[in-house]
Amino acid sequence: MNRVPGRQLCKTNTDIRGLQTFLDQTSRQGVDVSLQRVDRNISRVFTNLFTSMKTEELNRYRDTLRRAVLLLSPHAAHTFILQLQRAGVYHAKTGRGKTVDYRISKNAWLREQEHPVVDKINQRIEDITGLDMSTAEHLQVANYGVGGQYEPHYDFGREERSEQLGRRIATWLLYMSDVQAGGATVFTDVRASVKPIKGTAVFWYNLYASGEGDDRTRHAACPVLVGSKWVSNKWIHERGQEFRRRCGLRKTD
Ligand SMILES: O=C(O)CCC(=O)C(=O)O
Ligand SMILES: [Fe+2]
Repeated sequence: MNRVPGRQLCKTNTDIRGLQTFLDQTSRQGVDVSLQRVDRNISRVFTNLFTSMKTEELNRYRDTLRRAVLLLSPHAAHTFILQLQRAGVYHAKTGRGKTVDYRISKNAWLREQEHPVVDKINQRIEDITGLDMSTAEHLQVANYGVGGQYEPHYDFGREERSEQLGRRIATWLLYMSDVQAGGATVFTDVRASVKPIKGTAVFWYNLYASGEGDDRTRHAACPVLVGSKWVSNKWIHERGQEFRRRCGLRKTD
């Protein structure tokens, strides 16, 4: 494994052109935009963003990674994010975790009961993804300082360790801050780089509909060069999604 995640990709800063404009537009519209409209807008953004990409590349990208636009108006997002950060910092102080050198960040897990905001975000994720949150992991808040990074990995986890809830079918990654330089999430196989924009999120399926792990979801967090990066993750599990995401017949369905 590389010591520096997706070295080449970390240097690129391309894939989010136009997104800020889209965010500005939706905020002007009052942001509680209907999902349908968000979807339509996202499609437009995708089309504009990736005119330079080959069609097959674009389809791969669309399948595995959907940039979803959150949630709240920038103002509400700001308040929400501050509350979440505070809660995260508080819990990080008491949290006892194992230190590993492939991931350099501070993190904390927040339960729904900890704060109404956590409950609200879970509900929003459910509304947007259509997936059942009752089997998902608690919300994880992570903070990377300068040099903080996460080496390339898959989120789906090992099959034999999946126990009753199944593996992590999907990931919701919410950017709770902008980052002055560095800190992009890079998808090394799809060759996509997502720059953190406060109040936006990426969502992708880690598993094919067959339940097989999708290797195209390999990703990493590039080192933060200037600033501080806050994210929160919601890992959604297989159980509970049986009627929400039907399984496929082929391995790669
Ligand atoms: O912080 C990021 O950009 C990615 C984090 C991540 O991949 C993870 O926590 O599993
Ligand atoms: Fe990850």
